[in-house]
Amino acid sequence: MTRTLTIRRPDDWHLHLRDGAMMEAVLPETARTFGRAIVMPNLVPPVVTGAQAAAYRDRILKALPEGMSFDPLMVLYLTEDTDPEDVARAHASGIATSVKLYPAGATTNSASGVRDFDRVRPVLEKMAEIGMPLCTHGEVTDHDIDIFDREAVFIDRVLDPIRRATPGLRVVMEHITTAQAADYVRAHDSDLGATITTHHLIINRNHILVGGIKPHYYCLPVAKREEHRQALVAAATSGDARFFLGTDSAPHPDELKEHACGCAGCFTATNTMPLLAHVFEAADALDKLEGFASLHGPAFYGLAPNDDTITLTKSDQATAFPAKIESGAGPVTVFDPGFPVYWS
Ligand SMILES: NC(=O)N[C@@H](CC(=O)O)C(=O)O
Ligand SMILES: [Zn+2]
Ligand SMILES: [Zn+2]
Repeated sequence: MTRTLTIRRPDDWHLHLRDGAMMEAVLPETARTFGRAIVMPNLVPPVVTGAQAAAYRDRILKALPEGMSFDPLMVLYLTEDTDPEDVARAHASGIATSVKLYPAGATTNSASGVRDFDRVRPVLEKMAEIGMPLCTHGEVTDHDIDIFDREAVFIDRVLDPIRRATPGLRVVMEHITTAQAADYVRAHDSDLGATITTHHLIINRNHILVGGIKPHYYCLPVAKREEHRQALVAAATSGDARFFLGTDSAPHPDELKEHACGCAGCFTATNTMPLLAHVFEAADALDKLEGFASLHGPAFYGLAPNDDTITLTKSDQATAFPAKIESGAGPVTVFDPGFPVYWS
């Protein structure tokens, strides 16, 4: 028996498109399904200024295959030298939707990120004034903090003080992985939102470590205990508009994932919506999928939902997703949930 679910076309509020040959390979995987995406700026060198964001946006649109519609929403990478006036101009002209805070050293290509949070205070104040959201990679980088605690400690030591010191600053806690993060969002007002990835709704830390190390399940923030995965599923399927989809689809060539010092990132652009349909159905919450994937994100960013729709279909046959996609930079493994999925 087939069943179908038609929803507004979704958007991806946290995506890595990279650049050059890799971008050409992964862009269609997203644009096929998603109307818009918040495009993360952690290129080498990073996308810091409004002019760099405009140039990157042009490269994305040039790489978009004929006949596909997709609107990349650009993000500026916050450095200690970022000029508040450049940020304000890029926002006013529509070229930049948000600013991204990476604590220096927290994740892939974050070396130019922030060490001394006082130095970015003028930028944050300007953003609060103009209503421009701050997207955060919420992990501290202190060597003495256990990697599984880095998100919770970031909330206490960095995020909460920043929010208290900057009234009106709108913040998206990106790719949350803990019950503490979901609780922090719930305890505050609509100035705070959070993205949740597809893979963090599916894997816990056992998937990475039991029965041999699985590099394609390694991402940052690293997946936590099962109780945290369950807290994320509860948040995503709750209908609470402060939680929305950001896949954090983060392609790396297999050669650099299957490596003595493997890169962090799961590539989920290809199969995200079928996997989410599976997760939401298992939680008896298919009726909440449209809100999570297509409505809550635009509402947070003050945009209208997409006009068009997508239709998900469930059949009796497990869907055969490609194991890898080819890129000019080498093959990239598509996230494997580890169970059969009947949605496509
Ligand atoms: N999530 C990841 O594990 N990796 C991302 C960076 C990020 O979002 O932290 C990447 O750019 O590869
Ligand atoms: Zn991140
Ligand atoms: Zn990311």
